[in-house]
Amino acid sequence: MSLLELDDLKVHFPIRRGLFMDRTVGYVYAVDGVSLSVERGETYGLVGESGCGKTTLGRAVLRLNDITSGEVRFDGVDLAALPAEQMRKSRKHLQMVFQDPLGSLDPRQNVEAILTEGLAAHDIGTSRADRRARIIRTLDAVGLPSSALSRYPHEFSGGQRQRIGIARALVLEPDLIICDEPVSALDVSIQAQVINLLEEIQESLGITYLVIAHDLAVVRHISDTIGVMYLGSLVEEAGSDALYASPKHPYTKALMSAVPVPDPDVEDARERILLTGDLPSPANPPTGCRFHTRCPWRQDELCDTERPELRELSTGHKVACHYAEQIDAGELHPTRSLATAILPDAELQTKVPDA
Ligand SMILES: Nc1ncnc2c1ncn2[C@@H]1O[C@H](COP(=O)(O)OP(=O)(O)OP(=O)(O)O)[C@@H](O)[C@H]1O
Repeated sequence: MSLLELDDLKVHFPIRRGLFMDRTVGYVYAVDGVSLSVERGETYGLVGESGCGKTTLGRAVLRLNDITSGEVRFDGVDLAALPAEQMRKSRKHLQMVFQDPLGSLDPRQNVEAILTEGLAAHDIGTSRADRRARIIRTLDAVGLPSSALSRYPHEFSGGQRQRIGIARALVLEPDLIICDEPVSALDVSIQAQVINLLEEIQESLGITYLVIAHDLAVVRHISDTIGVMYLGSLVEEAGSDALYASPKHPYTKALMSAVPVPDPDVEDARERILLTGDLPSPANPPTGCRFHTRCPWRQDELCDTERPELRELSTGHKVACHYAEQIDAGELHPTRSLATAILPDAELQTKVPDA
């Protein structure tokens, strides 16, 4: 049994209007039918442009967002159906590391107080000394000295603060840690250190990760499996190596073509896929294949009207595209040009239109 299984998970945020915000005029389809499994001791990397629903999915697993429908099975138990008190207890096993370590750590608490909070909430540790011993062991695991105990978040560098954020999750000895953009607020030189630390922790403690990032380079080395999200759904899922060696979905191909290659000859020669148009709003997603409005291989009515299923093309490699086989075999020619140009800003924000 997988540690975490999402089954047709949907999170739709109502768009409210009116004097008392009492009229629902539509929905933001932030997560719109995602099914995936995260295996014990492995890392699942979830990538996609900003606004595609990655954070909402991660928060829904922890029930920090209301779930509209679907199941979130953790160790076989459907968290979506748990009463609030049992869900609170379950959080000991599922922890989250946030993007902005400074914003997510209380500046008035020293490190010992920050790490004690979770232990106290879950009644872990027999005495203050026992809790302190656990905290010191955890700090050691993330590469911080015990002298950090009495210091405050602002006294640390960005990378060290993220280590504190990781320690805060780790001290509860969770089974799963959801890392939401764990390194995107850090200097590039520090990013690799934090990614390596996450890997070391996984090797020594067998923790399972769901790593959320907009940057393919971040998830590549750490992930066993990668899921690519576009407008609230998965468009492709494969083992990390298979996805990089042979992306099948036009959106994944475009994302990949925007990642720079270190070899200048290869970099100059390769084709970039320009996606025209902005990311559509998740409040008003396109009909049919959600990617058809930007897809260079869009064909006909089928793309415009029928939403493709995420289907297995080869073992473990799933794609949601009606024409994946033909595109892969080079039998279909792009209906829009594949320009030698970079993708539009990968940080594109989606805007909810005024209803
Ligand atoms: N509480 C909310 N109420 C209404 N809409 C929301 C809410 N939270 C998120 N959204 C919308 O849901 C969509 C998905 O947002 P989400 O933050 O999950 O995307 P993301 O891929 O994680 O992007 P980012 O990397 O910028 O966080 C966006 O259009 C966002 O505006």
